[in-house]
Amino acid sequence: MHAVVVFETLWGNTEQIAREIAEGIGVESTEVVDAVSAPADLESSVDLLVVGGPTHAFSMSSEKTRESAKQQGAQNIPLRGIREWITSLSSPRRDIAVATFDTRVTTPRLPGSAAKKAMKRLVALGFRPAAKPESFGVHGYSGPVADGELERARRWGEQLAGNGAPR
Ligand SMILES: Cc1cc2nc3c(=O)[nH]c(=O)nc-3n(C[C@H](O)[C@H](O)[C@H](O)COP(=O)(O)O)c2cc1C
Repeated sequence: MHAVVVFETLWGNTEQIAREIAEGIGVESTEVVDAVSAPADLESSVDLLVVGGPTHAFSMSSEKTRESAKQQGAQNIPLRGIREWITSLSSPRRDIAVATFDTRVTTPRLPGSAAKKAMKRLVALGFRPAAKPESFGVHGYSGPVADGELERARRWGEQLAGNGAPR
């Protein structure tokens, strides 16, 4: 199995989760790439696409919410996020499974999920959902990742690869 994990991050939390998911899937066969440099055409050998980003304003980030993050101290403001990358992405020419995840604040628990929005768009493009969109908790806007979430991300990756214990 050849997997690609495409992530967006401003404070680094979503990248940490993305790298754990890749460990769970199996690093030898998994590329981890940020949404700025991810290609619009996936290599023909890719069987599983995983896409994740921070939830901003109940959805995927936008230029406006990233600007707001900058004002709140985020140092790494990507030129584009997963929303813009998905817009640039070509429809798959064969069966490719997709899974999406996001990071969200643990308290207060807000409605809305970047992962759900991303999944909707990816399915509309023709990708086949491999799992329900998943969320991972962070403390506050800047993190850190909440206790146990890195381990849960790794297990989720194992499940995606089909080699983990069932839930
Ligand atoms: C402008 C802005 C809006 C946000 N809106 C939400 C939200 O609607 N729901 C939520 O749970 N977290 C929200 N957050 C918190 C982010 O989800 C959090 O900063 C992110 O998970 C951190 O991941 P990162 O380090 O990869 O950027 C928001 C953060 C920013 C900067």
